[in-house]
Amino acid sequence: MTALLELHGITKTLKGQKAPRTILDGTDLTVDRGESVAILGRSGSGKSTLLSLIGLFDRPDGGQYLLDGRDITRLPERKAAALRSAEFGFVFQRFFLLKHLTAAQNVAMALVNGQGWLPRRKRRARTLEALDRVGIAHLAKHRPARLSGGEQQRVAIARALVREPRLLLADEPTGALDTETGNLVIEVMRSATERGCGLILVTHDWDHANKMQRVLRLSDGALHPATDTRSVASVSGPARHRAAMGMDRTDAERSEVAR
Ligand SMILES: Nc1ncnc2c1ncn2[C@@H]1O[C@H](COP(=O)(O)OP(=O)(O)OP(=O)(O)O)[C@@H](O)[C@H]1O
Repeated sequence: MTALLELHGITKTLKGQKAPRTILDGTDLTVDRGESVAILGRSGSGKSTLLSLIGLFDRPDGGQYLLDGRDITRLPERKAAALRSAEFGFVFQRFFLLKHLTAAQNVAMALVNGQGWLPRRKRRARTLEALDRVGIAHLAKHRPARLSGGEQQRVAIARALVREPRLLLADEPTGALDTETGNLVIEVMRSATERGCGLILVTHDWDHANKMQRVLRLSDGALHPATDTRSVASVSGPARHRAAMGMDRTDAERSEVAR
């Protein structure tokens, strides 16, 4: 079966302050339907650049990008915009909610923009379903100012999921949240994969990365299987349990699944 997403030998050079800098240098990545992948990497390694190429906000200089087997490497902007709104959901560190709209109205905006016409009743039903899926249907009428950071991020996730995207792209979605709220947000995104949505999570947090099916590290412009090198004592939650049970994946095991 064709993979949901395939990147082959992606290259990207950005203008540096002094000289051009190659950020991506032959990056390969395959993501299947319903698969979750974490991408770690030091600050400036190019994680956001990679996500913006995957989300079609930018184009690679070289390599090939296939979505569901279709070559979209050089898609013109108008077609890219249509594909972006139909197939991708985006979640960022900042929530980007419109403060004068309620939670439900913020989510419904995603159905108004570029979705084609939907009768109001259907729009409302899908909005409430999306809010329900992230556990905050009861807050539908609240404006962002009355919501906690975690609740606002869940509204943003509901907005990203309401169109049933094939791929959810999350760039440091827990960066502004405390640990417990961050865990909840990761769990909400992970559960979207149970409905077949692929998930790419850019994070600095190993605990969150460990909740994904595969963990990769971006370094020197390419993705490599990553191993949690923290000691068992310093690891918390499910990762600690896995490590304690000797269940942590080794580099060799990860290589096998990293493709
Ligand atoms: N539009 C741009 N023009 C030139 N250089 C850029 C541009 N955007 C990013 N860069 C540079 O490219 C490199 C990669 O940036 P990017 O934001 O992708 O890294 P990152 O891994 O996401 O970092 P962080 O973890 O700090 O968010 C950085 O050195 C950054 O300064």
